[in-house]
Amino acid sequence: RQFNLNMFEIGKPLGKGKFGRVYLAKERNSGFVCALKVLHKAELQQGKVEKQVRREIEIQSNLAHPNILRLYGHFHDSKRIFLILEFAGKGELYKHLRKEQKFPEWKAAQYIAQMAAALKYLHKKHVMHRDIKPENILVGIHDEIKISDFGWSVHAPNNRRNTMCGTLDYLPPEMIKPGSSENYYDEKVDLWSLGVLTYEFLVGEAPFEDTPVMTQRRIARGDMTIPSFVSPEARDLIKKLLVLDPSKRLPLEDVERHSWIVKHCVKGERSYNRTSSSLKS
Ligand SMILES: COc1cccc(-c2nc(Nc3cc(C)[nH]n3)cc3ccccc23)c1
Repeated sequence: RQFNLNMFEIGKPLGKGKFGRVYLAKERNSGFVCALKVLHKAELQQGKVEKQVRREIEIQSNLAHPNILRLYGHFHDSKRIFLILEFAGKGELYKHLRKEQKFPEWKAAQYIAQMAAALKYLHKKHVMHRDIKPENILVGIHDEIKISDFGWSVHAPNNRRNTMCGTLDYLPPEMIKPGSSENYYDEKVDLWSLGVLTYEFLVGEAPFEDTPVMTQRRIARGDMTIPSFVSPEARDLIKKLLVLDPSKRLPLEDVERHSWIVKHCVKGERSYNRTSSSLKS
């Protein structure tokens, strides 16, 4: 479908991202509410991120999953690129996390279960996100989370070329230490980040948070401690994801059926039994 700016009624500005502003918008003839992300071509050229934006558009347009923010379409004029994105009513997850300091275990487990489902969908398409962190997650009106910002996602496997920017906290060891020449890495980088995310949801700060130099060293050694207030089941999951050797990280199928996830995500035993008889096979 061809889109253009006067098909939309532009609403309030929702906020400013790194390379653009986001507005609430409504498509005139359907009344469909969405979020319009406006990127300035000049800024993208300065930031040398045009390729990333092209990749974000190409990858995100082909994804359809309840926990991945939809990119419905895009268009551009002489100066700007417009992304027509799904609107997530409760905004940025990291703002909720900072406000609440840390999430109760039941909420963290529900979010991690949704992340695991989204990552499973992505990995089946051989897409790795590579930038899983609270800043790149939005929250829908029913408290469902949506991975957004596919600027760093690529088709796996990949040999890292472009430099990293932003926080190192979520990067796995294989992306940090320039090991042997072929420092190929694959989707398992997202498993490490899922472990970092689980830790940060429950503790309120990232496991290797430190000065940049120290963070790199601590990640490379897997040097982190889990506070005693974290339940044994949650601790078990974090330790099975934050494993230096990518091949030894817990696969997403096993994350979804991990005792900590099942305990908080399957409907309560009683209600579950009550409804299970009525459930048709
Ligand atoms: C920096 O703060 C920013 C930046 C960009 C968007 C928001 C924001 N976004 C959304 N929803 C969105 C955004 C997108 C691309 N889809 N759905 C909702 C909000 C609600 C309250 C405050 C802020 C919000 C914040």
